[in-house]
Amino acid sequence: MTGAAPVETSTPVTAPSVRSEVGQLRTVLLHRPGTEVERITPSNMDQLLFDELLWVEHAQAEHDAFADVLRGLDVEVLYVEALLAEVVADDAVARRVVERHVTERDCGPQAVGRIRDLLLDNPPAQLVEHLIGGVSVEEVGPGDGLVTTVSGQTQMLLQPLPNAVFTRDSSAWIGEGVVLSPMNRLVRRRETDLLRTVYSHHPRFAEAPIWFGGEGTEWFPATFEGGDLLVVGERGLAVGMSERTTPAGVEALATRLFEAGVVDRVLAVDLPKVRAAMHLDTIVTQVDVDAFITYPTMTASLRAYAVTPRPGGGLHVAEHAGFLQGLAWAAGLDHARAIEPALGSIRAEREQWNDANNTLAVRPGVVVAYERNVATNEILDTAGIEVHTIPSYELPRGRGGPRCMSCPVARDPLVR
Ligand SMILES: NC(=O)NCCC[C@H](N)C(=O)O
Repeated sequence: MTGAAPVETSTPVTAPSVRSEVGQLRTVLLHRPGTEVERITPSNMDQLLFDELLWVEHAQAEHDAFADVLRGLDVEVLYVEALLAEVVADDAVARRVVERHVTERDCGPQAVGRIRDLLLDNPPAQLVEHLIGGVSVEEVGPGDGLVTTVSGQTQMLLQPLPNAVFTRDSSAWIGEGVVLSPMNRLVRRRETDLLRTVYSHHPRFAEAPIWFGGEGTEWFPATFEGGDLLVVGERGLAVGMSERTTPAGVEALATRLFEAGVVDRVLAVDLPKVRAAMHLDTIVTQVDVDAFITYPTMTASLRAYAVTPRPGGGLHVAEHAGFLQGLAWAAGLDHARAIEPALGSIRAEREQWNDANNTLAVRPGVVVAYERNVATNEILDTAGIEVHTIPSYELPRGRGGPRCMSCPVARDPLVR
């Protein structure tokens, strides 16, 4: 087992509110990679959505550097695992979570009761480590039923969640509430339930509405993931329709948000259904009040649709004249700037694959980016964006950057 997360205070300092992509970030939710990443092997990495095996200690050091950069920019860093440990300190909550995650379908009806009890015997932090890191046959030992008898020692009875480091995707704060993502990929669906557990039980979030996903209803095949949601303006979102987020998922989300009066416009962007553009934030992120870093090879010809509430109920959908103009519309701006490399640049293609476009804005014109994406960072710098870089040998192997690895909970409102 790998070292536990650094302890963070969970005293509320700022009420949840995210009304932009670039307002001063006050509170962010991270997950420090741990045991779950040690359980990626050559045989399961494709299924677990990783392209390589990570050197875990180095991934942790890089992640700690990320958290340090954020703290240095006046951001409070929360860890999912710490909040979850506080929540499962309540025995009844712990039992319900374990019953949802450790099932007969994986463990068989013979062993499931014993395995649940074994997990529940752990102190909260270790229980959380198992919920995220998984449980192998070796850890529970033989003794009952076919599953624990015939399965190899390394067989997982509870699958690890190595993508938990990408806190962006399983939940997203929009306005003063949160949406829980109906994840497209089966191997990521437990992440959402863990976040649902945190938001439903942690006192820090007691006042915050859950706009979508609070009841845990199965939505598949209508799905959306947080990497496709950009809170570009106080009243507007841009949402990618990607390999992970479906048009039906966007409709379901927009309907809820309109009904709750959270936003009144959504730009739905039709993305290529490819891994390199798995979420909208892999090809475009906002870096200033009116500026976006984009990857023109993929963004130049995107079709985008304006989705608004139809008076009397339902949605109105109309194709928008251009992606960048659409972003401006959703953001409530007259005009938006694209900062971008040359169309078709090989260097830009390599850097986009390593999340050069996946920057995290900490305040207007100030972003965190991977240090390895030298050319893109130079383009940002030339455009007047202050870039804080973080080491990036190991973390990009999971195909996510600073924005993917962060879930903003509170940002200061923008002053216009
Ligand atoms: N917002 C993002 O683009 N998140 C990156 C997710 C990477 C993860 N390995 C996945 O395939 O889901």
